[in-house]
Amino acid sequence: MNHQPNRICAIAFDLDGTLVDSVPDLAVAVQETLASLGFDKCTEQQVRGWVGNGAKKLMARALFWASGKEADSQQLQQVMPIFMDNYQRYLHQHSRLYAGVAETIAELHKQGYKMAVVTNKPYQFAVPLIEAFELQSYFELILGGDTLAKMKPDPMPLQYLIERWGLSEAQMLMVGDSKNDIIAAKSAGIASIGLTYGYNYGEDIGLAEPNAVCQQFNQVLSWLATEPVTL
Ligand SMILES: O=C(O)COP(=O)(O)O
Repeated sequence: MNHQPNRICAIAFDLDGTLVDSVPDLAVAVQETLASLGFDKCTEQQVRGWVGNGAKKLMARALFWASGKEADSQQLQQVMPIFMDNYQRYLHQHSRLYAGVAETIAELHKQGYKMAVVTNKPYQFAVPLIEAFELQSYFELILGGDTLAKMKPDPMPLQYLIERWGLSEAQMLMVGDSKNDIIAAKSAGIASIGLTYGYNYGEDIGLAEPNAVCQQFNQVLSWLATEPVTL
């Protein structure tokens, strides 16, 4: 690929809700964790609305729903190892790639884009999940929610990529389903595409004002093909 200073040549992809529908397994892990603590089980639909800010926040939201109280850090410290164990067991039993993801990632790789996954999921789960779908060879880097000091919506993971790859902001694109992805992209000064089929807390991703809203993953290809040049 010809790396022009004002053309996108690198893409950061969100994982949960963008590449993989991971909620079915996250939901079972949350349900089993709540049950083991003597709480009622939540629904998969509820978990869909709680995903987005990492594993700890997910369990904090589940505990708040179950107990009616904010979990303190001591309670979370006790609960997180149980959740992590449960999720480790289910990680990719019911999770699936969204339509068009495998083909589109392969095509973007063929076209020469540098690609990374920037997720708020703990790194220890992100890597085996990506490997389970045989996508690891396409990504030069996988940044988990615990890889750097801050996670999305902070721009830190995107700024890290820009610096590590020696790019300008105009050369990088973020593709995600959540306002956390779009806010991180805007704060890093890069373009973003918002996907409508993921988990954005039940909100319309268009409200976060990405550069483009796509209903299907493969539309990323056509957006890039007609991408406006930023000067
Ligand atoms: O695990 C989460 O909370 C969200 O992960 P994501 O950043 O890949 O959407």
